[in-house]
Amino acid sequence: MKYLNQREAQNIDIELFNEYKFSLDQLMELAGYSCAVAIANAYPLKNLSNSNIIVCCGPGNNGGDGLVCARHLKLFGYKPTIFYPKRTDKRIFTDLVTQCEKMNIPFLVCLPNESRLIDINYNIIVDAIFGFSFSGELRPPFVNILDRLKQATIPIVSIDIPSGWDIENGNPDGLQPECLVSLTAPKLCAKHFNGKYHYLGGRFVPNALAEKYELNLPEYPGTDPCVLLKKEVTSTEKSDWVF
Ligand SMILES: NC(=O)C1=CN([C@@H]2O[C@H](COP(=O)(O)OP(=O)(O)OC[C@H]3O[C@@H](n4cnc5c(N)ncnc54)[C@H](O)[C@@H]3O)[C@@H](O)[C@H]2O)[C@H](O)CC1
Ligand SMILES: [K+]
Repeated sequence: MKYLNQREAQNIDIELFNEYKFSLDQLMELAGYSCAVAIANAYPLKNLSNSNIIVCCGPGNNGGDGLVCARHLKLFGYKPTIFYPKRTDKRIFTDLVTQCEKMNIPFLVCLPNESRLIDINYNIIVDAIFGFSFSGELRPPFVNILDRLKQATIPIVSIDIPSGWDIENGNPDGLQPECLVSLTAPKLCAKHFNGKYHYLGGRFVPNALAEKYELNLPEYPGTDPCVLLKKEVTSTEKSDWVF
């Protein structure tokens, strides 16, 4: 499977819109839905003592994926809460916010000011802050936000890119998600991902485009919108193995 550099990820995105005539809300819906399915797969409701999930959304399309993901998590029976500090007036995004509000998904005005409170109130963090267009030094208010998420101890699920990571080189001092859901194809930074679960979602790439970029995508099982690329085997699971 190919790991994309930043330019390839952006070019594929542009080609999906300009040549293949997909609309942003179509792809965002499929991307966010696949993330919700991956989360439900890695963290089944039955295994959680409470299903409160904080979904942190950034200013771009990665944040839009987060809004869609929150809506589907709610439909799956989880209790998402959204933190969306830097919003845009673009219609797609204001509509996504309205959909979530009308589904009684609460929006936080600010993130709990201590990471301990995030740990107490939620079971999972969804990181939908930055995706493949992140670059340069982290700017406020996200410096503090990412710091607080980094200090929390509950599992983080990152959508497409662990926020704050260089798309190609990662960031050893940044967030260390337990689960990564790559979209379309993994980016180069995913080679530095050390968490438990790595999924591929965003099952919308036409064959011709996959061939042009030599993506060598894995087979998705049946009709699933995501595929598990890696699951860390725990020592207890290993001790169950029969040789
Ligand atoms: N083809 C696909 O796979 C699709 C993927 N989708 C998702 O879209 C994101 C990429 O979205 P984009 O809007 O291009 O960018 P981001 O969300 O990564 O962020 C842009 C946003 O962030 C600000 N920013 C950039 N760098 C910094 C910084 N150093 N400090 C602070 N702020 C920064 C920038 O100004 C913008 O406001 C992709 O990863 C997928 O998740 C689509 O949903 C569907 C198609
Ligand atoms: K992210």
